[in-house]
Amino acid sequence: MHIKSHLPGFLVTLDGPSGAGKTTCSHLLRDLLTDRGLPAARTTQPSDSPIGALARSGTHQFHGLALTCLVAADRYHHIATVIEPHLQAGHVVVCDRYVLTAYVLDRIDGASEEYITGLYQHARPADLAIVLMDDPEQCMARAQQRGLYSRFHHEDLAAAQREHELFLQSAEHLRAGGATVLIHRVGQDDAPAVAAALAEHVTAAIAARPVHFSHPPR
Ligand SMILES: Nc1ncnc2c1ncn2[C@@H]1O[C@H](COP(=O)(O)OP(=O)(O)O)[C@@H](O)[C@H]1O
Ligand SMILES: Cc1cn([C@H]2C[C@H](O)[C@@H](COP(=O)(O)OP(=O)(O)O)O2)c(=O)[nH]c1=O
Repeated sequence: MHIKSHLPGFLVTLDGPSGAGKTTCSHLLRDLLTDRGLPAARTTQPSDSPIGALARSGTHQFHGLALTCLVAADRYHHIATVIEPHLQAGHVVVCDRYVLTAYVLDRIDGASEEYITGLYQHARPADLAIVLMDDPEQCMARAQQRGLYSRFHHEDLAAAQREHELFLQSAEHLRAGGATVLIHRVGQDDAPAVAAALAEHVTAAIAARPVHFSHPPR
């Protein structure tokens, strides 16, 4: 009987407040993983599908459960058409925002935690969920410098602080449910230093995962 060592793909997600550096660091992280010989792909939610484009540009037009469900439709489509195929091919997928963000933004928009948990009960959990955090003031300043285009991008500190607290709460909530969640604080590090630290965490988590064996059909 043949027993084939099967290395499944690995899903790393990056969530956190706007301006924390997710987009910048997710590109750098993908490059660092590739340099280490790991086939890695970087992607984002909302995705670049027509549903994702509608959600990303439509936060002023769509509110409450309409936006929550639009983002969920994009997320399930993206999982099925982008994330799963990469994982099946054995790639490391670095996803800029994932389900953890839903626990923050959808709650700000009125959905309950139970509703969000039900909505995503069929979404593949991340193998490593990273939450990138920095002081709310710092995140707000960087997001403002880059440009504000979403209803969830803040110009007032109280809203940024609320978002910050919700990310920490959501990280604890997912962790309590059994997810592997890492909170990484940016501090004084520049983006390449943050990405290098994240690459260490990701490679360690990949090395520590159990190896699965698949039995081909007889
Ligand atoms: N560690 C960092 N130190 C300083 N500036 C950063 C850092 N990470 C990202 N930036 C800058 O902050 C801005 C927002 O970063 P971005 O990656 O778009 O954040 P996010 O995707 O979390 O909203 C960009 O102009 C980016 O160049
Ligand atoms: C991932 C996600 C995004 N969105 C909306 C709000 C985000 O500000 C918008 C665009 O996301 P994104 O471009 O990642 O913004 P940011 O610069 O804040 O990281 O999409 C949701 O409403 N729910 C979600 O779960």
